[in-house]
Amino acid sequence: MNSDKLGAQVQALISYLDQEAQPAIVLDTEYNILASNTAYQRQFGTAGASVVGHKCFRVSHHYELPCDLAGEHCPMKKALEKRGPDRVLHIHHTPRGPEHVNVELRPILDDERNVVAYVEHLVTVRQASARASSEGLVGRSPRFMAALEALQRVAPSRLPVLLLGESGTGKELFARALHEASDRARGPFVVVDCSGLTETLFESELFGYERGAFTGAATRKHGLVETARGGTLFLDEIGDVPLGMQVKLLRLIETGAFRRVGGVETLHADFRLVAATHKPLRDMAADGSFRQDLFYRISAFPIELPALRERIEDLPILVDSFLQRMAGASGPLRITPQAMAALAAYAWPGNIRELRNALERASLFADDGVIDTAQLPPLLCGVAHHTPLSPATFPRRTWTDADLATQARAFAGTRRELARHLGLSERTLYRRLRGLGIDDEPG
Ligand SMILES: Nc1ncnc2c1ncn2[C@@H]1O[C@H](COP(=O)(O)OP(=O)(O)OP(=O)(O)O)[C@@H](O)[C@H]1O
Repeated sequence: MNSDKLGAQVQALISYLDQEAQPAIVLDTEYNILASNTAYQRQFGTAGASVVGHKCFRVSHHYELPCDLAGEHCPMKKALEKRGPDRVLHIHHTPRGPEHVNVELRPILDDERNVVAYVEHLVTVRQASARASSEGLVGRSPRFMAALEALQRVAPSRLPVLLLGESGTGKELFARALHEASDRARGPFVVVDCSGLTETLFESELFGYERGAFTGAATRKHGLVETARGGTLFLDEIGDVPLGMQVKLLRLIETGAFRRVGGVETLHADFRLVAATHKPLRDMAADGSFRQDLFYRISAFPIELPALRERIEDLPILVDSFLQRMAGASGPLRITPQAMAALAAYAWPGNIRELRNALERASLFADDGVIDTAQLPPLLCGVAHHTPLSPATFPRRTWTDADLATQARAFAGTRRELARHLGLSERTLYRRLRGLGIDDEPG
């Protein structure tokens, strides 16, 4: 196509794209930016510096080479091969610093199906930050990005999502992010902790009850399924749902129908299901300790959340984020390179929760505003001088039942402090202690 004709077409295209609220650029087949719309200039532009005439990989990534040659997925290459749109989650440089951006590239074809140009739409992902942040999900490692990309893909649909990951990997935070990225974001986000509940309690929590349904049911109570109307129901630790209750849960998910305990009226639920577990649910379905039909119903879209040791590249921005979040009047604490190296060499069985707790503890000892190795928990420094354990050899459950029982008996503080000390969530600690027959708060 001659360049005048292409120029006129690009101009027509850009006047059309200018009316869109979404940032967009037009590219030629050599990665040159031919034009950008007003939304792009407002969100990604720098005053007085036009991106037109620059290479896209230079502007968005500060690379000297196209993304695929720099080891990243290049949507241009894929769109050219497919002669169709391609989508990818990238980290782009923006005037605000690095950001997660959903990039969708559409090729423009001529009469002979040759690609003559591309239109790229960019949407900043608001549910996670690629730099240290005072709130929410933080991460930029490939494993984290894979989970975030899956979240972005599935969020707009109604499909149930199953979050898989060890304790403290951020399953609840991810579930919340999924809710916020969905069209139900204005509705409620309701968390149901499925661990440690008897079948009867589970049923009345979930479905509610009618007045007089059982002794003590003085008034009608709405269940969490009703509370979640128009929003998202997050079933945490779904692997712990009692077998007898699983069939009722399946019926609820399949038909949307349920009854309050003691009620005759069939009610209709309206929620998006997100479930999470640290347990090997597939194996449990195979050995009969979890219903297979329920497993298949909830596992249509599994997302694996990596353990912290599998995304250790994220450690610096996680540490900075937590130091920001803990900052007092004199600003955030600093951390020495030695302390950071010790954190990087540790295997983090309690994952991000354990990291946050270790930093909170260290902050109490950092009198001069600096965290060094001396301020880190002794357990962590002891391990830090050895070779870090590889993910393959690291046991999934670090605190054995026997260890946990000993710790619970020996520990002088509250259960909350014990949970922090062990790098477990309070819920997980209570559930495991209950399983061991240790219920009482130490007196
Ligand atoms: N990517 C992340 N960025 C920042 N903070 C995170 C991230 N992931 C988890 N956290 C923090 O780590 C802690 C544990 O997260 P969360 O409770 O979501 O984990 P979980 O997998 O649901 O744990 P459990 O299975 O024990 O309930 C929380 O304080 C959460 O804010």
